Amino acid sequence: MLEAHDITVGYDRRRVVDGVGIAVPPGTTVGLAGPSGCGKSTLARVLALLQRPAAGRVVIDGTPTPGWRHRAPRELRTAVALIFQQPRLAVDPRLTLAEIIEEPLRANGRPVDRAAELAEEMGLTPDLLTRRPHEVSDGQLQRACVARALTLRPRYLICDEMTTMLDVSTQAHLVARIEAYREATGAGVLAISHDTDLLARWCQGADRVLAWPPQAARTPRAAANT
Ligand SMILES: Nc1ncnc2c1ncn2[C@@H]1O[C@H](COP(=O)(O)OP(=O)(O)OP(=O)(O)O)[C@@H](O)[C@H]1O
Repeated sequence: MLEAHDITVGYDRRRVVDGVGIAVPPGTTVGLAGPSGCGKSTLARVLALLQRPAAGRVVIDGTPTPGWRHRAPRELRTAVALIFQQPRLAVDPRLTLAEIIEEPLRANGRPVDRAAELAEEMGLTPDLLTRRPHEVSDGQLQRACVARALTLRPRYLICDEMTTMLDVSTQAHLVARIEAYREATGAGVLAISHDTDLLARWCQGADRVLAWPPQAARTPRAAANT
């Protein structure tokens, strides 16, 4: 289970995320819906250990984390992968698509063979893999980012508005790939979007879609603050 308890984050002394909690069980897709600017991406970064909260804690499969990626042991660092809304902001523009997909494998001293297989599963043809981000479409680049996120076989995937900028067929393909990965590996998925219809389809029912602020793991103290 990927859990966040009583997470609080502020920017410039303004509280954006205030004592929220969420739990993503293995093998399940949980949706999280909320309006623009409510704090969804901030919570996503905290869950992926990319941003340290002012208060609260993230627990991965029963192991409390130190909150920051660089302080966490490798096993925890690679347990959660985050797919960002804007692929162009999430990649090094100097790298080819093949190099982007291989990046986590190289960084962790692993063989890069798996990257080609993942690229093919994502529908990326060999000619695309030699191009750089400015030479491909947003959809093609996001496919590469999804392949990159899967290279280290994360136990949890957070998809933060992953398909917002994309056409309906690319959107459906990416969601299908994530779901196939979840079913094959038993990973847990947190799908974040402002599009509640998309989330209801993705999570097989509106009852699996949480509204912001998520309160699943709130303690009485945090709940009393609302
Ligand atoms: N680094 C930062 N410094 C200051 N304010 C920030 C920073 N990051 C986010 N914010 C602010 O915090 C609030 C929440 O931002 P966040 O990106 O988490 O929301 P969101 O729900 O993901 O929005 P969207 O759906 O539009 O992506 C917003 O008001 C945003 O302007």
